[in-house]
Amino acid sequence: MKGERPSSSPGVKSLARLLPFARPYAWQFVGVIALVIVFNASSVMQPYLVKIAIDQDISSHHPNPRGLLDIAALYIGVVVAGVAANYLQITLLQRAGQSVIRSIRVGLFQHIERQSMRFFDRRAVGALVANVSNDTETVNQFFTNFFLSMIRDGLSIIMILIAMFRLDVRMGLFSLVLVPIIFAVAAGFRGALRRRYQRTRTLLASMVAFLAENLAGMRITQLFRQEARQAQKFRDLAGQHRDANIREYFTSVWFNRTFEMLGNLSVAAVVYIGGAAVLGGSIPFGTLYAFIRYIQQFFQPINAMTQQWNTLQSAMVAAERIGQILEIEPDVVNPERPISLPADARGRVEFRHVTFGYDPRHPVLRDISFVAEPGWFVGIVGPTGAGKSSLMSLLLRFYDPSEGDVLVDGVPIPSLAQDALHRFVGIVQQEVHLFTGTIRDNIRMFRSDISDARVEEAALAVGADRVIAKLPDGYDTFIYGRGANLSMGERQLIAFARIVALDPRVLILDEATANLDSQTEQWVQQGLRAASQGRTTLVIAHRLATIRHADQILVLDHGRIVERGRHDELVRLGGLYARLHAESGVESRLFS
Ligand SMILES: Nc1ncnc2c1ncn2[C@@H]1O[C@H](COP(=O)(O)OP(=O)(O)OP(=O)(O)O)[C@@H](O)[C@H]1O
Repeated sequence: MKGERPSSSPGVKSLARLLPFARPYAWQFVGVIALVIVFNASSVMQPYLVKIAIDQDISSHHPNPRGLLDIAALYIGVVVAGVAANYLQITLLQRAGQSVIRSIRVGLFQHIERQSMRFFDRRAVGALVANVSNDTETVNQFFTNFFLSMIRDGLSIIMILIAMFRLDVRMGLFSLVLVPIIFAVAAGFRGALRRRYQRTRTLLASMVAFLAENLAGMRITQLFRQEARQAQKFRDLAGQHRDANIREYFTSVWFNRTFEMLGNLSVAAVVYIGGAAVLGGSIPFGTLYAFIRYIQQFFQPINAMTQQWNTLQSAMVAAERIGQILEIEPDVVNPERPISLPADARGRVEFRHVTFGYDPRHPVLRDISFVAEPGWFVGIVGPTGAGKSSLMSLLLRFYDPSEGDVLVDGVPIPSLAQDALHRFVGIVQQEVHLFTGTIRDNIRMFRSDISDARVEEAALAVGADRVIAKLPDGYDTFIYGRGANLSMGERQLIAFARIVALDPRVLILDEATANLDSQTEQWVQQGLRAASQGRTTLVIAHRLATIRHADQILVLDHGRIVERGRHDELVRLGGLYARLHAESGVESRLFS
Protein backbone atom coordinates (compact mmCIF):
# COMPACT_ATOMS: atom_id res chain seq x y z
CA MET A 1 0.00 0.00 0.00
CA LYS A 2 1.21 3.44 -0.87
CA GLY A 3 2.95 5.41 1.82
CA GLU A 4 2.97 2.64 4.41
CA ARG A 5 5.48 3.57 7.02
CA PRO A 6 4.57 2.31 10.45
CA SER A 7 7.25 4.17 12.28
CA SER A 8 6.30 7.54 10.80
CA SER A 9 4.55 9.66 13.34
CA PRO A 10 1.75 10.95 11.05
CA GLY A 11 0.23 7.46 11.05
CA VAL A 12 0.41 7.17 14.82
CA LYS A 13 -0.99 10.69 15.17
CA SER A 14 -3.82 9.89 12.80
CA LEU A 15 -4.75 6.85 14.83
CA ALA A 16 -4.53 8.90 18.01
CA ARG A 17 -6.86 11.47 16.46
CA LEU A 18 -9.47 8.75 16.02
CA LEU A 19 -9.28 7.77 19.70
CA PRO A 20 -12.01 10.23 20.76
CA PHE A 21 -14.42 8.12 18.71
CA ALA A 22 -13.56 5.20 21.01
CA ARG A 23 -13.90 7.19 24.24
CA PRO A 24 -17.64 6.54 24.76
CA TYR A 25 -16.85 2.82 24.68
CA ALA A 26 -13.90 3.03 27.06
CA TRP A 27 -15.69 0.93 29.70
CA GLN A 28 -16.34 -1.80 27.23
CA PHE A 29 -12.64 -1.89 26.41
CA VAL A 30 -11.86 -2.05 30.13
CA GLY A 31 -14.31 -4.96 30.38
CA VAL A 32 -12.48 -6.67 27.52
CA ILE A 33 -9.17 -6.31 29.36
CA ALA A 34 -10.68 -7.80 32.53
CA LEU A 35 -12.09 -10.75 30.57
CA VAL A 36 -8.78 -11.25 28.78
CA ILE A 37 -7.07 -11.50 32.17
CA VAL A 38 -9.57 -14.16 33.26
CA PHE A 39 -9.06 -16.08 30.02
CA ASN A 40 -5.27 -15.90 30.26
CA ALA A 41 -5.31 -16.88 33.90
CA SER A 42 -7.37 -19.90 32.94
CA SER A 43 -4.84 -20.92 30.27
CA VAL A 44 -1.91 -20.48 32.65
CA MET A 45 -3.62 -22.30 35.49
CA GLN A 46 -4.39 -25.43 33.52
CA PRO A 47 -0.81 -26.80 33.30
CA TYR A 48 -0.26 -25.70 36.88
CA LEU A 49 -3.22 -27.74 38.12
CA VAL A 50 -1.94 -30.82 36.30
CA LYS A 51 1.47 -30.23 37.86
CA ILE A 52 -0.14 -30.21 41.32
CA ALA A 53 -2.02 -33.40 40.51
CA ILE A 54 1.17 -35.09 39.32
CA ASP A 55 3.40 -33.94 42.15
CA GLN A 56 0.97 -34.23 45.03
CA ASP A 57 -1.75 -36.68 44.22
CA ILE A 58 -0.29 -39.13 41.71
CA SER A 59 3.09 -39.25 43.40
CA SER A 60 3.86 -42.81 44.41
CA HIS A 61 4.74 -41.76 47.95
CA HIS A 62 1.31 -40.49 48.96
CA PRO A 63 -1.29 -41.20 46.31
CA ASN A 64 -4.46 -39.19 46.89
CA PRO A 65 -7.46 -40.16 44.69
CA ARG A 66 -9.73 -37.68 46.53
CA GLY A 67 -7.32 -34.83 45.79
CA LEU A 68 -7.25 -35.91 42.15
CA LEU A 69 -11.01 -35.58 42.00
CA ASP A 70 -10.80 -32.06 43.46
CA ILE A 71 -8.15 -31.06 40.95
CA ALA A 72 -10.17 -32.51 38.07
CA ALA A 73 -13.25 -30.57 39.23
CA LEU A 74 -11.21 -27.40 39.60
CA TYR A 75 -9.67 -27.99 36.18
CA ILE A 76 -13.11 -28.21 34.61
CA GLY A 77 -14.14 -25.04 36.45
CA VAL A 78 -11.07 -23.19 35.18
CA VAL A 79 -11.66 -24.38 31.61
CA VAL A 80 -15.32 -23.35 31.71
CA ALA A 81 -14.42 -19.95 33.19
CA GLY A 82 -11.83 -19.50 30.42
CA VAL A 83 -14.28 -20.41 27.66
CA ALA A 84 -16.97 -18.14 29.13
CA ALA A 85 -14.56 -15.25 29.52
CA ASN A 86 -13.35 -15.77 25.96
CA TYR A 87 -16.88 -15.79 24.58
CA LEU A 88 -17.87 -12.65 26.49
CA GLN A 89 -14.65 -10.91 25.54
CA ILE A 90 -15.15 -11.59 21.83
CA THR A 91 -18.76 -10.40 21.96
CA LEU A 92 -17.91 -7.28 23.94
CA LEU A 93 -14.93 -6.37 21.79
CA GLN A 94 -16.83 -6.86 18.56
CA ARG A 95 -19.63 -4.67 19.89
CA ALA A 96 -17.22 -1.98 21.01
CA GLY A 97 -15.18 -2.16 17.78
CA GLN A 98 -18.23 -2.04 15.54
CA SER A 99 -19.65 0.86 17.56
CA VAL A 100 -16.41 2.80 17.18
CA ILE A 101 -16.48 2.17 13.48
CA ARG A 102 -20.07 3.28 13.21
CA SER A 103 -19.17 6.51 15.05
CA ILE A 104 -16.22 7.13 12.74
CA ARG A 105 -18.34 6.39 9.66
CA VAL A 106 -21.14 8.67 10.76
CA GLY A 107 -18.67 11.38 11.82
CA LEU A 108 -16.93 11.16 8.48
CA PHE A 109 -20.18 11.22 6.54
CA GLN A 110 -21.46 14.23 8.45
CA HIS A 111 -18.15 15.96 7.96
CA ILE A 112 -18.35 15.30 4.22
CA GLU A 113 -21.94 16.56 4.19
CA ARG A 114 -20.80 19.85 5.70
CA GLN A 115 -18.25 20.39 2.97
CA SER A 116 -18.75 22.99 0.31
CA MET A 117 -18.75 22.21 -3.39
CA ARG A 118 -15.07 23.01 -3.80
CA PHE A 119 -14.32 19.90 -1.73
CA PHE A 120 -16.28 17.69 -4.12
CA ASP A 121 -14.74 19.36 -7.18
CA ARG A 122 -11.36 18.07 -6.08
CA ARG A 123 -12.30 14.54 -5.17
CA ALA A 124 -13.47 11.45 -6.95
CA VAL A 125 -16.65 10.11 -5.43
CA GLY A 126 -15.19 6.60 -5.58
CA ALA A 127 -12.34 7.61 -3.30
CA LEU A 128 -14.75 9.07 -0.75
CA VAL A 129 -16.84 5.92 -0.83
CA ALA A 130 -13.68 3.92 -0.14
CA ASN A 131 -12.82 6.24 2.75
CA VAL A 132 -16.18 5.81 4.40
CA SER A 133 -16.49 2.07 3.78
CA ASN A 134 -13.09 0.38 3.53
CA ASP A 135 -10.79 2.70 5.43
CA THR A 136 -13.07 2.69 8.44
CA GLU A 137 -13.18 -1.10 8.28
CA THR A 138 -9.39 -1.23 8.27
CA VAL A 139 -9.24 1.09 11.25
CA ASN A 140 -11.67 -1.26 12.95
CA GLN A 141 -9.01 -3.94 12.74
CA PHE A 142 -6.89 -1.70 14.92
CA PHE A 143 -9.57 -1.29 17.56
CA THR A 144 -10.35 -4.99 17.60
CA ASN A 145 -7.54 -7.27 16.39
CA PHE A 146 -4.56 -5.09 17.20
CA PHE A 147 -5.85 -3.94 20.55
CA LEU A 148 -6.89 -7.45 21.49
CA SER A 149 -3.63 -9.02 20.44
CA MET A 150 -1.48 -6.52 22.30
CA ILE A 151 -3.46 -7.05 25.48
CA ARG A 152 -4.22 -10.76 25.21
CA ASP A 153 -0.97 -11.96 23.71
CA GLY A 154 1.21 -9.48 25.58
CA LEU A 155 -0.41 -10.48 28.88
CA SER A 156 -0.23 -14.11 27.92
CA ILE A 157 3.53 -13.96 27.40
CA ILE A 158 4.03 -12.09 30.66
CA MET A 159 1.81 -14.46 32.62
CA ILE A 160 3.46 -17.55 31.19
CA LEU A 161 6.88 -16.09 32.03
CA ILE A 162 5.80 -15.31 35.58
CA ALA A 163 4.42 -18.82 35.99
CA MET A 164 7.67 -20.28 34.70
CA PHE A 165 9.85 -18.15 36.97
CA ARG A 166 7.73 -19.08 39.93
CA LEU A 167 8.15 -22.72 39.11
CA ASP A 168 11.87 -22.61 38.48
CA VAL A 169 14.13 -19.62 37.91
CA ARG A 170 16.71 -21.45 35.80
CA MET A 171 14.12 -22.84 33.43
CA GLY A 172 12.43 -19.43 33.40
CA LEU A 173 15.66 -17.80 32.27
CA PHE A 174 16.04 -20.38 29.54
CA SER A 175 12.57 -19.48 28.21
CA LEU A 176 13.34 -15.79 28.42
CA VAL A 177 16.23 -16.32 26.01
CA LEU A 178 13.79 -17.97 23.61
CA VAL A 179 11.46 -14.94 23.39
CA PRO A 180 13.61 -12.71 21.13
CA ILE A 181 14.55 -15.67 18.95
CA ILE A 182 10.93 -16.62 18.37
CA PHE A 183 10.04 -12.98 17.74
CA ALA A 184 12.87 -12.54 15.22
CA VAL A 185 11.96 -15.70 13.29
CA ALA A 186 8.26 -14.83 13.23
CA ALA A 187 8.83 -11.20 12.24
CA GLY A 188 11.26 -12.19 9.48
CA PHE A 189 8.84 -14.65 7.98
CA ARG A 190 5.92 -12.27 8.35
CA GLY A 191 7.76 -9.61 6.36
CA ALA A 192 8.53 -12.07 3.57
CA LEU A 193 4.98 -13.42 3.63
CA ARG A 194 3.54 -9.95 3.35
CA ARG A 195 5.70 -9.06 0.34
CA ARG A 196 4.74 -12.29 -1.38
CA TYR A 197 1.08 -11.76 -0.60
CA GLN A 198 1.15 -8.23 -2.00
CA ARG A 199 2.86 -9.39 -5.15
CA THR A 200 0.19 -12.05 -5.71
CA ARG A 201 -2.57 -9.49 -5.15
CA THR A 202 -0.99 -7.00 -7.54
CA LEU A 203 -0.63 -9.63 -10.22
CA LEU A 204 -4.19 -10.78 -9.71
CA ALA A 205 -5.39 -7.18 -10.06
CA SER A 206 -3.40 -6.81 -13.31
CA MET A 207 -4.90 -10.01 -14.61
CA VAL A 208 -8.43 -8.87 -13.78
CA ALA A 209 -7.80 -5.45 -15.37
CA PHE A 210 -6.39 -7.13 -18.48
CA LEU A 211 -9.42 -9.41 -18.68
CA ALA A 212 -11.91 -6.59 -18.22
CA GLU A 213 -10.25 -4.45 -20.89
CA ASN A 214 -10.00 -7.32 -23.35
CA LEU A 215 -13.49 -8.64 -22.88
CA ALA A 216 -14.88 -5.14 -23.39
CA GLY A 217 -12.72 -4.65 -26.47
CA MET A 218 -13.05 -8.17 -27.88
CA ARG A 219 -14.66 -6.93 -31.09
CA ILE A 220 -11.66 -4.68 -31.83
CA THR A 221 -9.24 -7.49 -30.94
CA GLN A 222 -10.97 -9.77 -33.42
CA LEU A 223 -11.27 -7.11 -36.11
CA PHE A 224 -7.55 -6.40 -35.91
CA ARG A 225 -6.67 -10.08 -35.53
CA GLN A 226 -4.85 -9.56 -32.26
CA GLU A 227 -6.13 -12.72 -30.55
CA ALA A 228 -2.80 -14.57 -30.49
CA ARG A 229 -0.87 -11.57 -29.22
CA GLN A 230 -3.38 -10.87 -26.46
CA ALA A 231 -3.46 -14.56 -25.52
CA GLN A 232 0.33 -14.53 -25.20
CA LYS A 233 0.15 -11.48 -22.92
CA PHE A 234 -2.49 -13.18 -20.83
CA ARG A 235 -0.38 -16.35 -20.67
CA ASP A 236 2.55 -14.30 -19.34
CA LEU A 237 0.42 -12.61 -16.72
CA ALA A 238 -1.23 -15.85 -15.65
CA GLY A 239 2.23 -17.49 -15.45
CA GLN A 240 3.58 -14.72 -13.23
CA HIS A 241 0.55 -15.02 -11.02
CA ARG A 242 1.00 -18.79 -10.76
CA ASP A 243 4.68 -18.39 -9.78
CA ALA A 244 3.88 -15.72 -7.22
CA ASN A 245 1.13 -17.85 -5.74
CA ILE A 246 3.44 -20.87 -5.42
CA ARG A 247 6.14 -18.74 -3.80
CA GLU A 248 3.62 -17.33 -1.35
CA TYR A 249 2.40 -20.79 -0.51
CA PHE A 250 5.92 -22.14 0.01
CA THR A 251 6.87 -19.25 2.24
CA SER A 252 3.86 -19.91 4.39
CA VAL A 253 4.63 -23.65 4.56
CA TRP A 254 8.23 -22.85 5.48
CA PHE A 255 7.07 -20.45 8.13
CA ASN A 256 4.65 -22.88 9.73
CA ARG A 257 7.06 -25.79 9.67
CA THR A 258 9.96 -23.69 10.98
CA PHE A 259 7.81 -22.43 13.77
CA GLU A 260 6.64 -25.92 14.62
CA MET A 261 10.19 -27.18 14.54
CA LEU A 262 11.34 -24.39 16.78
CA GLY A 263 8.58 -25.31 19.19
CA ASN A 264 9.55 -28.96 19.18
CA LEU A 265 13.24 -28.14 19.57
CA SER A 266 12.38 -26.02 22.60
CA VAL A 267 10.37 -28.90 24.02
CA ALA A 268 13.35 -31.19 23.41
CA ALA A 269 15.62 -28.71 25.19
CA VAL A 270 13.22 -28.48 28.12
CA VAL A 271 12.94 -32.25 28.25
CA TYR A 272 16.74 -32.53 28.24
CA ILE A 273 17.49 -29.78 30.76
CA GLY A 274 14.39 -30.31 32.87
CA GLY A 275 14.63 -34.09 32.67
CA ALA A 276 18.13 -33.92 34.09
CA ALA A 277 16.85 -31.65 36.86
CA VAL A 278 14.05 -34.13 37.64
CA LEU A 279 16.56 -36.96 37.77
CA GLY A 280 18.83 -34.86 39.96
CA GLY A 281 15.84 -34.27 42.22
CA SER A 282 16.00 -30.46 41.95
CA ILE A 283 12.51 -30.19 40.41
CA PRO A 284 9.51 -32.47 40.67
CA PHE A 285 8.18 -34.21 37.56
CA GLY A 286 4.98 -32.14 37.55
CA THR A 287 7.03 -28.99 37.16
CA LEU A 288 8.67 -30.44 34.06
CA TYR A 289 5.26 -31.29 32.66
CA ALA A 290 4.02 -27.74 33.28
CA PHE A 291 7.14 -26.32 31.59
CA ILE A 292 6.59 -28.39 28.49
CA ARG A 293 3.02 -27.12 28.25
CA TYR A 294 4.11 -23.52 28.86
CA ILE A 295 6.76 -23.69 26.18
CA GLN A 296 4.16 -24.93 23.75
CA GLN A 297 1.77 -22.14 24.78
CA PHE A 298 4.51 -19.59 24.32
CA PHE A 299 4.68 -19.65 20.54
CA GLN A 300 1.10 -18.84 19.69
CA PRO A 301 0.93 -15.33 21.25
CA ILE A 302 4.31 -14.34 19.82
CA ASN A 303 3.20 -15.42 16.38
CA ALA A 304 -0.08 -13.55 16.77
CA MET A 305 1.67 -10.37 17.86
CA THR A 306 3.98 -10.31 14.85
CA GLN A 307 0.92 -10.72 12.63
CA GLN A 308 -0.48 -7.51 14.09
CA TRP A 309 2.36 -5.53 12.59
CA ASN A 310 0.59 -5.65 9.23
CA THR A 311 -2.71 -4.69 10.82
CA LEU A 312 -1.08 -1.70 12.44
CA GLN A 313 0.51 -0.57 9.18
CA SER A 314 -2.72 -0.76 7.18
CA ALA A 315 -4.70 0.86 9.98
CA MET A 316 -2.29 3.78 10.13
CA VAL A 317 -2.50 4.36 6.39
CA ALA A 318 -6.30 4.20 6.53
CA ALA A 319 -6.42 6.48 9.60
CA GLU A 320 -4.22 8.96 7.80
CA ARG A 321 -6.58 9.06 4.84
CA ILE A 322 -9.57 9.51 7.14
CA GLY A 323 -7.65 12.14 9.11
CA GLN A 324 -6.86 14.11 5.98
CA ILE A 325 -10.57 14.42 5.27
CA LEU A 326 -11.52 15.22 8.86
CA GLU A 327 -8.94 18.00 8.86
CA ILE A 328 -10.55 19.87 5.98
CA GLU A 329 -12.72 22.72 7.09
CA PRO A 330 -15.51 23.72 4.71
CA ASP A 331 -14.81 26.86 2.64
CA VAL A 332 -18.36 28.03 3.01
CA VAL A 333 -19.30 28.29 6.66
CA ASN A 334 -22.42 29.22 8.55
CA PRO A 335 -22.32 32.71 10.10
CA GLU A 336 -21.87 32.76 13.87
CA ARG A 337 -24.90 34.97 14.32
CA PRO A 338 -27.13 34.37 11.33
CA ILE A 339 -29.62 37.03 10.31
CA SER A 340 -33.17 35.82 9.69
CA LEU A 341 -35.00 36.90 6.60
CA PRO A 342 -38.19 38.83 7.37
CA ALA A 343 -41.32 36.66 7.32
CA ASP A 344 -42.61 38.64 4.35
CA ALA A 345 -39.39 38.30 2.34
CA ARG A 346 -40.50 38.15 -1.26
CA GLY A 347 -37.51 36.82 -3.12
CA ARG A 348 -35.60 39.77 -4.53
CA VAL A 349 -32.27 38.63 -5.89
CA GLU A 350 -29.35 40.93 -6.42
CA PHE A 351 -25.81 40.40 -7.64
CA ARG A 352 -23.46 43.34 -7.00
CA HIS A 353 -20.17 43.41 -8.91
CA VAL A 354 -19.60 39.71 -8.42
CA THR A 355 -16.35 38.14 -9.58
CA PHE A 356 -15.65 34.45 -9.05
CA GLY A 357 -13.29 31.69 -10.16
CA TYR A 358 -13.00 28.04 -9.10
CA ASP A 359 -9.33 28.83 -9.12
CA PRO A 360 -9.29 32.44 -7.90
CA ARG A 361 -6.54 33.25 -10.42
CA HIS A 362 -8.86 32.42 -13.33
CA PRO A 363 -12.24 34.09 -12.86
CA VAL A 364 -15.13 32.49 -14.72
CA LEU A 365 -17.53 35.31 -13.74
CA ARG A 366 -16.49 38.94 -13.88
CA ASP A 367 -18.21 41.96 -12.44
CA ILE A 368 -21.73 40.54 -12.60
CA SER A 369 -24.48 42.92 -11.48
CA PHE A 370 -28.20 42.41 -11.92
CA VAL A 371 -31.46 42.49 -10.00
CA ALA A 372 -34.37 40.06 -10.21
CA GLU A 373 -37.42 41.67 -8.63
CA PRO A 374 -39.83 39.45 -6.64
CA GLY A 375 -41.87 37.23 -8.93
CA TRP A 376 -39.75 37.93 -12.01
CA PHE A 377 -38.97 35.26 -14.53
CA VAL A 378 -35.36 35.76 -15.56
CA GLY A 379 -33.76 33.85 -18.41
CA ILE A 380 -30.04 33.26 -18.45
CA VAL A 381 -28.53 32.31 -21.77
CA GLY A 382 -25.07 32.06 -23.19
CA PRO A 383 -22.70 29.72 -24.98
CA THR A 384 -21.47 26.62 -23.24
CA GLY A 385 -18.91 27.47 -20.57
CA ALA A 386 -20.13 31.09 -20.34
CA GLY A 387 -20.68 30.73 -16.59
CA LYS A 388 -24.44 30.21 -16.28
CA SER A 389 -24.28 27.31 -13.85
CA SER A 390 -21.51 29.01 -11.87
CA LEU A 391 -23.74 32.05 -11.43
CA MET A 392 -26.46 29.85 -9.94
CA SER A 393 -23.99 28.04 -7.69
CA LEU A 394 -23.15 31.40 -6.15
CA LEU A 395 -26.79 32.16 -5.45
CA LEU A 396 -27.04 28.82 -3.63
CA ARG A 397 -23.78 29.65 -1.86
CA PHE A 398 -22.07 26.48 -2.99
CA TYR A 399 -19.12 28.84 -3.34
CA ASP A 400 -18.37 32.35 -2.12
CA PRO A 401 -17.38 34.96 -4.72
CA SER A 402 -13.91 36.47 -4.53
CA GLU A 403 -15.39 39.95 -5.01
CA GLY A 404 -18.83 41.49 -4.75
CA ASP A 405 -22.03 40.46 -3.00
CA VAL A 406 -25.00 38.24 -3.60
CA LEU A 407 -28.12 39.40 -1.75
CA VAL A 408 -31.64 38.11 -1.24
CA ASP A 409 -34.19 40.64 -0.07
CA GLY A 410 -31.32 42.99 0.68
CA VAL A 411 -29.49 40.52 2.97
CA PRO A 412 -26.02 39.32 1.87
CA ILE A 413 -26.34 35.54 1.71
CA PRO A 414 -23.27 34.81 3.89
CA SER A 415 -25.26 36.36 6.78
CA LEU A 416 -27.99 33.73 6.43
CA ALA A 417 -27.87 30.26 7.94
CA GLN A 418 -27.31 27.78 5.12
CA ASP A 419 -30.51 25.86 5.76
CA ALA A 420 -32.49 29.12 5.81
CA LEU A 421 -30.96 30.06 2.46
CA HIS A 422 -31.75 26.67 0.98
CA ARG A 423 -35.35 26.90 2.15
CA PHE A 424 -35.53 30.29 0.46
CA VAL A 425 -33.72 29.42 -2.77
CA GLY A 426 -34.55 26.10 -4.42
CA ILE A 427 -33.14 24.46 -7.52
CA VAL A 428 -34.25 22.03 -10.16
CA GLN A 429 -31.28 20.68 -12.02
CA GLN A 430 -30.98 19.15 -15.45
CA GLU A 431 -29.88 15.88 -13.96
CA VAL A 432 -32.68 15.13 -11.49
CA HIS A 433 -31.37 13.19 -8.55
CA LEU A 434 -33.90 10.82 -7.08
CA PHE A 435 -33.21 8.91 -3.89
CA THR A 436 -34.09 5.33 -3.08
CA GLY A 437 -37.61 5.49 -1.68
CA THR A 438 -41.13 6.08 -2.95
CA ILE A 439 -42.28 8.85 -5.31
CA ARG A 440 -43.96 10.44 -2.29
CA ASP A 441 -40.68 10.40 -0.29
CA ASN A 442 -38.91 11.96 -3.24
CA ILE A 443 -41.41 14.76 -3.62
CA ARG A 444 -41.40 15.66 0.06
CA MET A 445 -37.65 14.93 0.28
CA PHE A 446 -38.25 12.83 3.39
CA ARG A 447 -39.51 15.90 5.31
CA SER A 448 -42.22 14.83 7.70
CA ASP A 449 -43.68 18.35 7.89
CA ILE A 450 -44.90 18.07 4.30
CA SER A 451 -48.25 16.29 4.36
CA ASP A 452 -49.47 13.72 1.84
CA ALA A 453 -52.09 16.22 0.72
CA ARG A 454 -49.43 18.82 0.00
CA VAL A 455 -47.37 16.27 -1.94
CA GLU A 456 -50.38 15.47 -4.10
CA GLU A 457 -51.31 19.15 -4.56
CA ALA A 458 -47.77 19.88 -5.70
CA ALA A 459 -47.82 16.99 -8.17
CA LEU A 460 -51.18 18.15 -9.50
CA ALA A 461 -49.96 21.74 -9.87
CA VAL A 462 -47.09 20.81 -12.14
CA GLY A 463 -48.92 18.05 -13.98
CA ALA A 464 -46.84 15.25 -12.50
CA ASP A 465 -50.03 13.53 -11.32
CA ARG A 466 -50.62 12.26 -14.88
CA VAL A 467 -47.30 10.48 -14.83
CA ILE A 468 -47.65 9.20 -11.28
CA ALA A 469 -51.13 7.82 -11.96
CA LYS A 470 -49.64 5.58 -14.65
CA LEU A 471 -47.07 4.06 -12.29
CA PRO A 472 -47.92 0.66 -10.79
CA ASP A 473 -48.25 1.86 -7.18
CA GLY A 474 -48.92 5.53 -7.83
CA TYR A 475 -47.31 7.71 -5.18
CA ASP A 476 -45.99 4.62 -3.42
CA THR A 477 -44.05 3.38 -6.42
CA PHE A 478 -40.55 2.60 -5.35
CA ILE A 479 -37.69 4.32 -7.13
CA TYR A 480 -34.65 2.21 -7.88
CA GLY A 481 -31.13 3.22 -8.84
CA ARG A 482 -31.65 6.99 -8.87
CA GLY A 483 -34.87 6.72 -10.84
CA ALA A 484 -33.76 4.42 -13.63
CA ASN A 485 -37.36 3.21 -13.86
CA LEU A 486 -38.52 6.72 -14.89
CA SER A 487 -37.94 8.63 -18.10
CA MET A 488 -36.03 11.90 -18.18
CA GLY A 489 -39.23 13.94 -18.64
CA GLU A 490 -40.96 12.08 -15.80
CA ARG A 491 -38.05 12.77 -13.51
CA GLN A 492 -38.21 16.47 -14.42
CA LEU A 493 -41.89 16.58 -13.48
CA ILE A 494 -41.18 14.90 -10.13
CA ALA A 495 -38.48 17.49 -9.54
CA PHE A 496 -40.96 20.32 -10.27
CA ALA A 497 -43.43 18.79 -7.82
CA ARG A 498 -40.65 18.53 -5.27
CA ILE A 499 -39.85 22.22 -5.56
CA VAL A 500 -43.51 23.27 -5.38
CA ALA A 501 -43.93 21.16 -2.22
CA LEU A 502 -40.86 22.80 -0.74
CA ASP A 503 -42.18 26.22 -1.80
CA PRO A 504 -39.04 28.39 -1.93
CA ARG A 505 -39.38 32.09 -2.76
CA VAL A 506 -36.63 31.89 -5.33
CA LEU A 507 -36.36 29.10 -7.86
CA ILE A 508 -33.36 28.25 -9.98
CA LEU A 509 -34.09 26.08 -12.93
CA ASP A 510 -31.53 24.45 -15.11
CA GLU A 511 -33.53 23.46 -18.12
CA ALA A 512 -32.90 19.93 -19.34
CA THR A 513 -31.04 19.80 -22.62
CA ALA A 514 -32.19 16.29 -23.40
CA ASN A 515 -34.50 15.79 -26.33
CA LEU A 516 -37.96 14.97 -25.09
CA ASP A 517 -40.79 13.79 -27.29
CA SER A 518 -43.17 16.62 -28.13
CA GLN A 519 -45.91 15.48 -25.73
CA THR A 520 -43.49 15.21 -22.78
CA GLU A 521 -41.78 18.44 -23.81
CA GLN A 522 -45.15 20.17 -23.61
CA TRP A 523 -45.82 18.69 -20.16
CA VAL A 524 -42.40 19.72 -18.93
CA GLN A 525 -42.91 23.28 -20.22
CA GLN A 526 -46.28 23.45 -18.47
CA GLY A 527 -44.72 22.01 -15.30
CA LEU A 528 -41.97 24.58 -15.46
CA ARG A 529 -44.46 27.45 -15.78
CA ALA A 530 -46.50 26.06 -12.88
CA ALA A 531 -43.42 25.62 -10.71
CA SER A 532 -42.33 29.21 -11.33
CA GLN A 533 -45.77 30.67 -10.45
CA GLY A 534 -45.54 33.16 -7.62
CA ARG A 535 -41.79 32.97 -7.13
CA THR A 536 -38.75 34.65 -8.52
CA THR A 537 -37.42 32.25 -11.11
CA LEU A 538 -34.02 32.24 -12.72
CA VAL A 539 -33.86 29.79 -15.54
CA ILE A 540 -30.83 28.66 -17.46
CA ALA A 541 -32.58 28.26 -20.76
CA HIS A 542 -31.62 26.07 -23.65
CA ARG A 543 -34.82 26.59 -25.61
CA LEU A 544 -35.96 29.98 -26.75
CA ALA A 545 -39.63 29.18 -26.13
CA THR A 546 -38.89 28.93 -22.42
CA ILE A 547 -37.78 32.55 -22.04
CA ARG A 548 -39.72 34.31 -24.77
CA HIS A 549 -41.91 35.95 -22.17
CA ALA A 550 -39.23 36.41 -19.51
CA ASP A 551 -39.21 39.68 -17.56
CA GLN A 552 -35.53 39.89 -18.22
CA ILE A 553 -32.98 37.92 -20.18
CA LEU A 554 -29.31 38.03 -19.22
CA VAL A 555 -26.92 37.08 -22.01
CA LEU A 556 -23.66 35.76 -20.66
CA ASP A 557 -20.44 35.40 -22.61
CA HIS A 558 -17.02 34.59 -21.20
CA GLY A 559 -18.19 35.25 -17.67
CA ARG A 560 -19.71 38.69 -18.36
CA ILE A 561 -23.23 39.90 -18.91
CA VAL A 562 -22.95 41.22 -22.44
CA GLU A 563 -26.63 42.02 -23.05
CA ARG A 564 -29.77 42.28 -20.96
CA GLY A 565 -33.44 43.05 -21.61
CA ARG A 566 -36.65 41.46 -22.78
CA HIS A 567 -36.80 39.16 -25.76
CA ASP A 568 -38.08 41.78 -28.22
CA GLU A 569 -35.62 44.42 -27.04
CA LEU A 570 -32.70 42.02 -27.44
CA VAL A 571 -33.81 40.95 -30.88
CA ARG A 572 -34.07 44.64 -31.85
CA LEU A 573 -30.67 45.35 -30.33
CA GLY A 574 -29.17 43.18 -33.04
CA GLY A 575 -26.34 41.79 -30.88
CA LEU A 576 -25.29 38.28 -29.80
CA TYR A 577 -28.80 37.28 -28.73
CA ALA A 578 -30.37 38.48 -31.96
CA ARG A 579 -27.75 36.75 -34.03
CA LEU A 580 -28.16 33.46 -32.26
CA HIS A 581 -31.91 33.85 -32.34
CA ALA A 582 -31.81 34.33 -36.09
CA GLU A 583 -29.52 31.34 -36.49
CA SER A 584 -31.32 29.02 -34.15
CA GLY A 585 -34.90 29.36 -35.37
CA VAL A 586 -37.74 29.80 -32.95
CA GLU A 587 -38.23 26.29 -31.65
CA SER A 588 -34.74 24.90 -31.76
CA ARG A 589 -32.17 24.95 -29.03
CA LEU A 590 -30.46 28.18 -28.16
CA PHE A 591 -26.74 27.96 -27.72
CA SER A 592 -25.71 24.79 -26.09
N1 LIG B 1 -16.38 22.63 -10.54
C1 LIG B 1 -15.60 23.31 -11.39
N2 LIG B 1 -14.28 23.40 -11.17
C2 LIG B 1 -13.50 24.09 -12.01
N3 LIG B 1 -13.93 24.72 -13.10
C3 LIG B 1 -15.24 24.66 -13.37
C4 LIG B 1 -16.14 23.95 -12.53
N4 LIG B 1 -17.38 24.06 -13.04
C5 LIG B 1 -17.27 24.82 -14.15
N5 LIG B 1 -15.98 25.18 -14.35
C6 LIG B 1 -15.49 26.06 -15.42
O1 LIG B 1 -16.11 27.31 -15.29
C7 LIG B 1 -16.49 27.83 -16.53
C8 LIG B 1 -17.96 28.15 -16.53
O2 LIG B 1 -18.68 26.92 -16.40
P1 LIG B 1 -20.24 26.83 -16.21
O3 LIG B 1 -20.59 25.42 -15.95
O4 LIG B 1 -20.68 27.84 -15.23
O5 LIG B 1 -20.76 27.25 -17.66
P2 LIG B 1 -22.19 27.11 -18.29
O6 LIG B 1 -22.44 28.38 -18.99
O7 LIG B 1 -23.17 26.70 -17.27
O8 LIG B 1 -21.96 25.95 -19.34
P3 LIG B 1 -22.98 24.82 -19.87
O9 LIG B 1 -24.00 25.51 -20.69
O10 LIG B 1 -22.12 23.96 -20.71
O11 LIG B 1 -23.53 24.13 -18.69
C9 LIG B 1 -16.09 26.80 -17.57
O12 LIG B 1 -14.86 27.24 -18.12
C10 LIG B 1 -15.91 25.53 -16.78
O13 LIG B 1 -14.89 24.75 -17.36
